[in-house]
Amino acid sequence: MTTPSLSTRDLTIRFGGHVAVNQVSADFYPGTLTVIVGPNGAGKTTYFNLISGQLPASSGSVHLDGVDITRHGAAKRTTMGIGRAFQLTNLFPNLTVIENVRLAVQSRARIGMNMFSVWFSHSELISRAEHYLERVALADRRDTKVAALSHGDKRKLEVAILLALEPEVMMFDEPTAGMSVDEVPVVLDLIHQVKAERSKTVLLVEHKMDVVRSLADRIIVLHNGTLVADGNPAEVMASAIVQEAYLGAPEHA
Ligand SMILES: Nc1ncnc2c1ncn2[C@@H]1O[C@H](COP(=O)(O)OP(=O)(O)OP(=O)(O)O)[C@@H](O)[C@H]1O
Repeated sequence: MTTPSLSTRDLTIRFGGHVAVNQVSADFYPGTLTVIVGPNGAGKTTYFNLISGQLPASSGSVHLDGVDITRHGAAKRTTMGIGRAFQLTNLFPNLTVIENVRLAVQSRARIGMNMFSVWFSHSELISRAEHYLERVALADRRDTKVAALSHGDKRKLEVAILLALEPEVMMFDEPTAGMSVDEVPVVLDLIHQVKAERSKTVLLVEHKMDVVRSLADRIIVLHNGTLVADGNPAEVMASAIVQEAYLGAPEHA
């Protein structure tokens, strides 16, 4: 097997006396889409926050391509290749849709810049940004201010920004949450496309079991902050611990 692009080792965070993520160790590989499931409060989002750097670990470590990034902040982790579609917190509401994506393209161009590369012209940046808007079916909202977008369009824009950043590790936190039924397929198709390219390491937190089934190469189950199952979807779905801890519970709508 290839080297993991992302690893966590005994990753732990305590809030007062509560251990929200408890010694979670896992390796994530390029070309694999891992879905993290678990009941409400299991620690899924907190685990994501520890990986992307939104929260500092109490103990344990996070590694990107073998480099220990545990002490790096979120911005540094982004430039190193960890990209996350946040829950609408990384959008600039007073800028237009195209400007939001243009900034991501520009930031990516800067990260990738070395002494042999050249700056993109403004028109090149815009045409790249337009390409990502087309991929998420938002081209017709190009000049709309983000504040005026529907919830579903904002989530699609987040995905366009994530794609534009071209991170090695892509993290999606319930990407279709709050979307209308007709908006969901666009985002799921995109995640399918990213998965089909097989070069990215993709992590997804998801409650909807139909989405989990259609996308997962691997499932990790968290329960009370602890990793209780990790394996291929058929194995994990069939395990007694999952049946008891999670799948027995009513599915989220
Ligand atoms: N900043 C914080 N301060 C105190 N407790 C927190 C904080 N963030 C999360 N927690 C607690 O950590 C636990 C795990 O929360 P987390 O949001 O990661 O769960 P989750 O699995 O993502 O749940 P959900 O599926 O409902 O989103 C919960 O008990 C939560 O209350």
